[in-house]
Amino acid sequence: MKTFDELFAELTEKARTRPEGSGTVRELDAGVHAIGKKIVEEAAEVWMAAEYQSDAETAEEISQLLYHLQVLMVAKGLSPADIYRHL
Ligand SMILES: N=c1c2ncn([C@@H]3O[C@H](COP(=O)(O)OP(=O)(O)OP(=O)(O)O)[C@@H](O)[C@H]3O)c2ncn1[C@@H]1O[C@H](COP(=O)(O)O)[C@@H](O)[C@H]1O
Repeated sequence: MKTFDELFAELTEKARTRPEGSGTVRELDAGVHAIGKKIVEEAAEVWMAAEYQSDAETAEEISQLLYHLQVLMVAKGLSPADIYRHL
């Protein structure tokens, strides 16, 4: 289990060190357009889970959406603080 900030630090490190087999590195290399499509897909899965699946499944889909949003943040050079200032 990890927090939003801990995951973000991990993804930032993956982007810096580019370890073999990292899905994050693969997704970053695919670019903002591909990451954006993944976000839209995951957002739809969150919606469908919330309407038709269990709370546990919905929580899992939300975690995946947060992951892909973080990959986009890394791709764009945005930090959590850049987001938090709008909350
Ligand atoms: N939290 C996540 C995470 N959530 C979601 N995903 C990705 O999002 C996909 C989930 O999408 P779906 O369920 O729709 O599965 P899918 O459609 O079969 O996936 P694809 O075929 O589109 O890849 C997974 O296959 C992962 O690729 C994640 N990938 C990685 N992490 C964490 O990110 C960190 C870095 O991971 P790596 O870069 O892979 O080392 C680790 O701590 C991981 O636990």
